[in-house]
Amino acid sequence: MSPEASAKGTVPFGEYRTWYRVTGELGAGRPAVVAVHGGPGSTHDYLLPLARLADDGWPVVHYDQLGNGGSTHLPGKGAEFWTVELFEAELENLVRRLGVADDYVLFGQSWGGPLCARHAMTGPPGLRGLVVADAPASYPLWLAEMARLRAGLPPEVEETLRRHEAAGTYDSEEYLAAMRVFYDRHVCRLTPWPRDFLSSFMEIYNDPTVYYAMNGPNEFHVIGSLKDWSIVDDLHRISTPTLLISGRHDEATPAVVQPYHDHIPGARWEIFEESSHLPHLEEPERFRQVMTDFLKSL
Ligand SMILES: N=C(O)[C@@H]1CCCN1
Repeated sequence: MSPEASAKGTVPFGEYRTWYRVTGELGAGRPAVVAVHGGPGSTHDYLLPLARLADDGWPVVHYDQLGNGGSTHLPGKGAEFWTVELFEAELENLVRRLGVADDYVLFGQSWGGPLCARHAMTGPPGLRGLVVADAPASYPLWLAEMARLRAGLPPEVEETLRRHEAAGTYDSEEYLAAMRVFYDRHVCRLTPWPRDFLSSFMEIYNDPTVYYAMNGPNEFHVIGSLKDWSIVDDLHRISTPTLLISGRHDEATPAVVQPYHDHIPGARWEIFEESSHLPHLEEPERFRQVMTDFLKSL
């Protein structure tokens, strides 16, 4: 069980609200670890185990990005509204309004990784460290790797995926069953799926506005507005101490993560041999050790 929150609430973000929770005590001498979830259009729930870092002395902030969870939902907004810049502005607003902008660490998982990397590129003086976990730096490269991983699926599964993607029948039971084969290999190898992951997984489809607009119907059929997006050419601008995390069986394959290691000076990389996309859930004790070692090094 994750530790109880010490505070929950929302901060204004323009005319909208961003929901957050704090575990531990902000401003007590150690930088706040700000957990930035993926999707986009997911929620904080699957990252809740990071709250255990508060037991080790680092306060942790979780939040739901605009469009889902406890933050303002905007189902009527189109793809042109859901931009990378919007979520960059939301993150900057959150750290400022919570009073942690002068002393924080970012933990970005999946889409949260390039979002945090873009934030770090601006050189915020209070950013002490950056963790990029299970994250793409280039969506074209992500899609190339998705094609390779899909080619490794049983032929009948791949054929089912292709048939329903051609028809656009993403909500068919047959497609969802075939999708699950990929997810059980490359998203979460735990059986049953942990409650925290199930919470975020269901929230994505309870309000798919952001996920569908920017990503697409699932992790491997990325047809949303991010499909051509890449930050590889700008990674060299990051001077923040950086830790990369990924799973050996991760949909964020070593090839997907490699540009971060190639272009961020001094970036360290930990690969979790028994994990896929969720090392913090799949190998929690090793994850906690790797994270606390990194935080202590800052
Ligand atoms: N869940 C996520 O954030 C991933 C990142 C690339 C495709 N979806």
